[in-house]
Amino acid sequence: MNTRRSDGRKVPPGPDQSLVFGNFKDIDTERVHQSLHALSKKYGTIMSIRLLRRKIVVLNSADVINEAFGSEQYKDLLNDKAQGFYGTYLVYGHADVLLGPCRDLTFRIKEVMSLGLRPAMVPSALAGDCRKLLEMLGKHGSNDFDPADDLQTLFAEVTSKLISGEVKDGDVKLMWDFVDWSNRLLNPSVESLLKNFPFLRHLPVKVGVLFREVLAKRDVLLARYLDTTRETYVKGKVRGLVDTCFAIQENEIRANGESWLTDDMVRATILDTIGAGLVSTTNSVLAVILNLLHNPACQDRMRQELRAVVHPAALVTQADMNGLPYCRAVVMETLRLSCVVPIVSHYCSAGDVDLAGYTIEKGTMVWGNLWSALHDDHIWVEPWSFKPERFLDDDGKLLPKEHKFMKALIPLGVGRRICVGYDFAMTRIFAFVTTMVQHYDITPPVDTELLSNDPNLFSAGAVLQPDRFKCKLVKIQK
Ligand code: HEM
Repeated sequence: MNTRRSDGRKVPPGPDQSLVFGNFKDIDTERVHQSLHALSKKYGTIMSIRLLRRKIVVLNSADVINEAFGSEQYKDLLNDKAQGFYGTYLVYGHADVLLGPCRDLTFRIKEVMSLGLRPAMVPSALAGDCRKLLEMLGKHGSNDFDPADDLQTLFAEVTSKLISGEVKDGDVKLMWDFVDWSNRLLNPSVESLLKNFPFLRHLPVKVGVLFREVLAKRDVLLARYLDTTRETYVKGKVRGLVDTCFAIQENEIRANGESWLTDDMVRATILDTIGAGLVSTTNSVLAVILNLLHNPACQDRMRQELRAVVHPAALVTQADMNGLPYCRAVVMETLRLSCVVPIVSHYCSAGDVDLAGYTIEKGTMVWGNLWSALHDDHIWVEPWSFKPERFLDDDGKLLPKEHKFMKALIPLGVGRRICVGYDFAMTRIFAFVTTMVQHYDITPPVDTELLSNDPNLFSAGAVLQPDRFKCKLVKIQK
C-alpha cells in the first residue's frame, strides 16, 4: 500500500487493499483480533486497513495506545466514538458512555456511573456476594461441575444489586437473555448490514427480526430496572446506580425545570452496565479458574499467602488486597493473557492527527488492539505463558506503577475512556477468586478432559469467552 500522501505526510502502512472490499480478504470477521495480530507482525505498531468504505488505523502496542488514548496531547482527538447504528437505535441516540461521543456530557454521565457504583463497593456488599459464592460452591460436593453456571448467576445477581439494590425472581434470566440476544447483533456481518442499510430494521428480513427481538428484550429489561425501581424509590435512600440517577435528577435541575440527566441517559447507563460489565467479569473469573487448573502450584502459593494474611474463618476483603500481592498478580496475569476485551474502538473526528510519525486522517476509526499489546513479545517474556510472578519484584512485592510491565498492562483501557467499572471489576474478580482458593482446591474434572487455557481457543466476539468446561472442588481442611 502507498503510505505517502500527496502533501508528503505518511499514513500508517498496511496490506494492499482491493478497490471495493478493502482488506476483507486479510481479516477473519469471526476472529478479528487474531487476524490483526498476524498483520501486526508484518506492519508493526501502527497500521492501516480498510473494511469496505471504513478506514481504520490499528494501534498494536501498549506504548502507542497509551500515547493515543492516554496522553494529554491527544485526549480530545482520539477518544471520540463514531456515530453508529447501535448507538443511534439501541441506546437512545448515543445517550450512554460506552458509545457516547467525546463531549463533556458523556464524561458527566461517566461520573454519575462511578458514583452509582459506590454502594456496591461497601464491604458488606462484597461480603454478601462472597458468602453467596460459597453457598453455591458448597452444593457441588465432590462432583464435577461447570463453573460458568454459578458465575453467570452470581454476576447477574451482583449486577442486579449494583443497578437496583436488589435481586428479584427472573432477574438473572432477563439479563442473560438480553446479553445473549445482543451478542448476536454484534456479529460483524450483522452490524455491517444494519449500519449500511438501517431501514432493514423495519423489514421482515433476518437482521430486522433479530434487531426487533433485541429491542423487545431491552424494553422488558428497562421496565424492570427503571420503572420498578422508580416505584419503590425513597428520597434520600440510595440503593444502587438507578437511585443515584434519581437523586441527581431531583437535585440537578436546569432553568427549564428539567434535569440534565434524562431518563434516556439513565436507560442507556443501565444497558452499559449490563452490556459492558456482565460478560467481561464473568469470563475473567472463568479464565482465572482455567489458569489455576493448569497451574496447581500457583493455587498453592495463593493459599499460602492467604493463610498468612486472612484468618481461615474470615472472608477476604478489599482491604486485604494490599497484603496479597501474589493473588493480585494471578488476576493481573489472567487479564493480560486472556485479554477478554481484545479490541477497543475509537474515532478520529476532530481533524487529521499526527501520531508516532504517521498521519491519522479525519474520519478514521482508531482501534486499540489490546490483544497484540498484551501479547507483545517486545515487552512480555513468553507472552503466551501464565506467569503471575512477572508482576512481582525480588521481595515478592507488586512492581511499582512506573514499571514497563505495569504501564503495558492495559486490559481495561487507558485515559479518558478507561473502563468505568475498573475498581468494581478488579475487586469482585479478586474477592471471588481468592474466596474459592481459600476454601477449595480447584482440580480438573474426573469424567471429562480439562479444557485448554489457551486464549486463542476462546470463542470470539466483542468479549472473548472460554468454552464450557468442568472442574471439581476439594474442600481445604482448616
Ligand atoms: C474484567 C472486566 C472488564 C473488562 C476487561 C473491561 C474492559 C473495558 C475496556 C477495554 C474498555 C474500553 C476502553 C476504551 O474504549 O478505550 C471498557 C470500557 C467501559 N467499561 Fe469495562 N471492562 C470490565 C468491566 C466493566 C464493568 C463491571 C462495567 C460496569 C459496571 C464496565 C463498564 C464500562 C463502560 C461504561 C465503559 C465505557 C467507558 C468510556 O467509553 O468512557 N466495564 N471496559
